[in-house]
Amino acid sequence: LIEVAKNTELDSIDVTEAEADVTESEDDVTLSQEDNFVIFTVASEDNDPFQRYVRSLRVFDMEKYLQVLGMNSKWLGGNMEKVGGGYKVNLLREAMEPYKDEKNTITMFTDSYDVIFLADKAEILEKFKKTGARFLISAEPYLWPDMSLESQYPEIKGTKYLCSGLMIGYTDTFWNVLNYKKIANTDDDQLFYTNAYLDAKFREANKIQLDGTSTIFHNLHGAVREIDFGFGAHRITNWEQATMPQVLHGNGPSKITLNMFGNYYPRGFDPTEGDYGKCLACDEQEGRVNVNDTDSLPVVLTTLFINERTPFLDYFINKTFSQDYPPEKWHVRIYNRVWEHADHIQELINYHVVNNPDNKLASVKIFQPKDTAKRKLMEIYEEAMYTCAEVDCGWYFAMDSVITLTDNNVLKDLIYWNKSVITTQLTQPGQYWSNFWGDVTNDGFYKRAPDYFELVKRERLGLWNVAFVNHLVAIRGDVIDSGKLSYRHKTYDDNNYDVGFSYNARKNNVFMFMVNLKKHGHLKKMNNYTTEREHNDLWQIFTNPTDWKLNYIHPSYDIFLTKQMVEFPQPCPDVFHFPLLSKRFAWHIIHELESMPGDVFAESGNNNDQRLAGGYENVPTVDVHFTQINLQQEWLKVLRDYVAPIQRRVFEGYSFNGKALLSFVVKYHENGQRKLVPHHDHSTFTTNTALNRQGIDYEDGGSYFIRQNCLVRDVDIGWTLMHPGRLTHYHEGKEISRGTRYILVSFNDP
Ligand SMILES: O=C(O)CCC(=O)C(=O)O
Ligand SMILES: [Fe+2]
Repeated sequence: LIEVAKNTELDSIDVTEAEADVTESEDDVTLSQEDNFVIFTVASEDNDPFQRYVRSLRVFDMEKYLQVLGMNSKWLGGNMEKVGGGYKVNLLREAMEPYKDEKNTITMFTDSYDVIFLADKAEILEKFKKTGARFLISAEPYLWPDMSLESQYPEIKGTKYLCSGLMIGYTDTFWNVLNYKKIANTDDDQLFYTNAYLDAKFREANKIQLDGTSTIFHNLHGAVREIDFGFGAHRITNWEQATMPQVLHGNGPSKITLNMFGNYYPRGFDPTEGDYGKCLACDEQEGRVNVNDTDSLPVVLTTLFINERTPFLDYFINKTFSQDYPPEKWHVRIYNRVWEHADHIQELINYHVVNNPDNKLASVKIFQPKDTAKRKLMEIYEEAMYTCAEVDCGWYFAMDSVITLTDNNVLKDLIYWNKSVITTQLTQPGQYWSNFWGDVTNDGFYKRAPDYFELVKRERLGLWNVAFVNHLVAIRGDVIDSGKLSYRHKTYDDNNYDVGFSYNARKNNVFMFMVNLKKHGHLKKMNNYTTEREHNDLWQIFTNPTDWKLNYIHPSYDIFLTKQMVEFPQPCPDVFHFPLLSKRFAWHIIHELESMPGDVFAESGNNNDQRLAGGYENVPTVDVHFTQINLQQEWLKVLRDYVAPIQRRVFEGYSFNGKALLSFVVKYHENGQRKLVPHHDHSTFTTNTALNRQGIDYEDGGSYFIRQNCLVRDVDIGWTLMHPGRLTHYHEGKEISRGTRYILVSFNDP
């Protein structure tokens, strides 16, 4: 399809011709509308694909012509994956009996679950009349079910084998065809119509034709290549035949392709409008949930799964609890399978729930590794999903710890669409790895859909029927109750519980949607995450830079950098002041160092320092160097990514080379080192970040710049002083009178 779409030459020629046809038909609209029109379909169940079919008729104001046969009754047509379907013929004959003599009535028959309409009555009837046939059946490139009939098929223009999913005819002729022979419910309907068609006398007498050129009908199985999105012409085009089919059938294994086309047509998505296309289907109000009416909001169950070691786990859990949803209608379950995370998770739950006097959640339960570690994932996911029924939930949300949500309206935003299964697009930042697949291979694994890149890069924003979803899956309670969904599957191993889930959904006609209108978050990289340290996330800046920034860069940093400030704050001449690191960073780095075995600060503070290349420190502080805890490379990245841009703003014309040999955390303590004598730093410029609070954690202290006769204290946590190091800013660390003062100092460009 991609290749086809790129071939603009072919495209434009065919589209124009086909368009010309369409325009022509408009003259005859009145004539066509005089005809009576009936559309029959057979559907035993009102499900997602059936609703799509009906919607496609509604778009063209044709729902009024529809008669549904066999709804809510037992399917008697045998197994449709083999031969069968005679039941459809018999139902149709019964339903048509009252019309059988109506020469002016045109009757169409289509399958429903795998069919969409692409044009209106006037166009369909016009095209039909032009064929000269009294009965027209769709064509496909595969011969089925009786291969021995091969030689009897007449040669026609285009595709030559018969497909019984789509047909149209004058009612009296249609009636003749239905009575060609008797057919048992479990006989094959396609063979029935084939026999009628191959009977040359019967065929000619009744003017039966096959629609080999997709004048009206197009069957996708084995005939996807010649179909083009037709975006310029706003209609799917068969570029090989220069036609614009009006009814599209995703027969056999082409259902996923039909789902994809169904995202665009009819009136689904127009990629030619605006920068991100226009989601026309998104504007439809019918069936949506009013999520602004708090009283009518459904009960939800959100289940968090921690299946593997997870960076930024607390962000994941905190962000879940900060979702905007009435707590009385909200149940939470947590399934943790990772021993190393057990205590941490319990602490977080204590904070949000157990020890939280304001907690009003309907219920919260945690399952820790002692209960979960040995269980199969598919069983855990299955149990969690069916808990929805136990708590009478209207919506269920399965959320894996690999996700980072940056928005608090995820629950309501997804419920709003009222789909059976839906997710919001989550992608690894800067990658094409995401939580949905547009297509799958025959065995259910990833296959790139023709529009996958456009969706994953968020170049098309809308609502998408996709072949696979995972990591954040929202499911409507009644769909769970229907028993059509399951994580259990014989073919896939336990790690592929999600592949099994999507397989079952597809097989049972449950549509899975991905919406990417709004960015709710992203996916983390989980590989190689270790848990040997106290705050392992500090080391994640290379693997998960987006999460590192969310957690550890000061929330005002971006605003501060982008703000068109005439002058940067300067508490002292050429000492600049800006927010760099978050409170969380400050707390984590202090706690990391203080919880290391022994006293890491104790080894420092004298002139002879084995940690330095020269072994000698001019003005020694009681400190820990980042090289000692293997954080040096990570810190250099902070300097490059976050400090350098500020430096370029304040010291114009000089560009920091990203080098720093000494970056360290200083600890002043009332019973230890209380101050630092006047000195110059071994740097071109120095950054000095406050890690705790003057006046609360310690008294007095501060940085004093001697030539400028200027003292800076009371620097907020994470805020940073940036000053020239080795020439103009002779300075000292003022004595503290109480408590402990921590600062993070970096000698940049030594
Ligand atoms: O205590 C202060 O703020 C100054 C620290 C300092 O100058 C240094 O560590 O080199
Ligand atoms: Fe200094």
